[in-house]
Amino acid sequence: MTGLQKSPLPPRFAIARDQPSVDFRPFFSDFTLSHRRIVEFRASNLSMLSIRNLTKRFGLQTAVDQLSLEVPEGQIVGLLGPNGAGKSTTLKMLTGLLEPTAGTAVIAGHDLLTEPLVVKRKVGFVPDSGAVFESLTGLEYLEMIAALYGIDSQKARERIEQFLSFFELGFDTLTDKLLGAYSKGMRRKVVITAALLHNPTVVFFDEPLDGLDANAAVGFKALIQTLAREGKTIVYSSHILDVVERVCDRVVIIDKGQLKVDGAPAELVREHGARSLEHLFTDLTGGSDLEQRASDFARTFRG
Ligand SMILES: Nc1ncnc2c1ncn2[C@@H]1O[C@H](COP(=O)(O)OP(=O)(O)OP(=O)(O)O)[C@@H](O)[C@H]1O
Repeated sequence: MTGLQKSPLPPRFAIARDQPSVDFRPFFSDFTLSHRRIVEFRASNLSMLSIRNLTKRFGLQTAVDQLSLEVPEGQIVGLLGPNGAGKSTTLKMLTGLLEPTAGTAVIAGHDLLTEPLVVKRKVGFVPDSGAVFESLTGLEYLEMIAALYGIDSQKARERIEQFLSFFELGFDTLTDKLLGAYSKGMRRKVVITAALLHNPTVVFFDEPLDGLDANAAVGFKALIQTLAREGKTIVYSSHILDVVERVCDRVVIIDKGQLKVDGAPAELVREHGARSLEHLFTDLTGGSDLEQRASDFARTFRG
């Protein structure tokens, strides 16, 4: 029993991204997601991430409400929603940090509830908090993460150097300070590196661009597109709608824990007769009178 399911995704979710201009494949060439396995997934259109009625309640509040979603291998899905919609709670459940109240998910063929350790090996997570052990250097932190995943120390060092090269950082940036003294963007780069060290099959990003400078952000966007082309499945939660629109094959908007719409960004905008993804988002999530409210609020400052 693999738990793999045929994906019911319609053809409009077929991957149609521009090729990124930077080729990062050499960094991942030794990674173990076998080409044969990717071809098998593609040929059978199997779902790499299958979320089934996932629910989380905190006391009387339902933060995530029977969320169901099928995501095929190699797809980048943008997870959007207003503050408090349940995005982070969803990602925390899918990465084993929070126990669902009900429902489950099958990730790369493994059930989140019955095979939690296998699932943890298959997923990478960049949380929005960017929390790290502040009393370790970047290198100590990355080597600790590599050891937790059982990555051989020489292989771990090679991968760390590949990421340093990708982010155009010198090796001493990982050794000359404790993480508590890193800038926000530097810490983010270490957290992204840590999330990808064990070559996960499915990667969850919660506001990954937060703190990255413009160059690192451009490189990062190209990186996730390359990872998807190499067969990784990516869930990308963000409030930066224009980036989501450009990078993601598909967007899912949730509000109050419930799925509102799901589809390719351009098609959703067209189907709903919206001017842009941003307008669709505000229409769907109750922010359509924002401009009026802003002007009413600003008037309260008049003398
Ligand atoms: N540990 C917790 N205990 C109680 N309530 C929680 C807990 N974690 C999250 N919540 C609540 O669940 C709801 C969803 O929170 P969540 O952090 O998932 O939203 P989000 O969509 O990620 O929001 P944001 O965009 O602001 O980060 C919120 O009302 C939040 O207060």
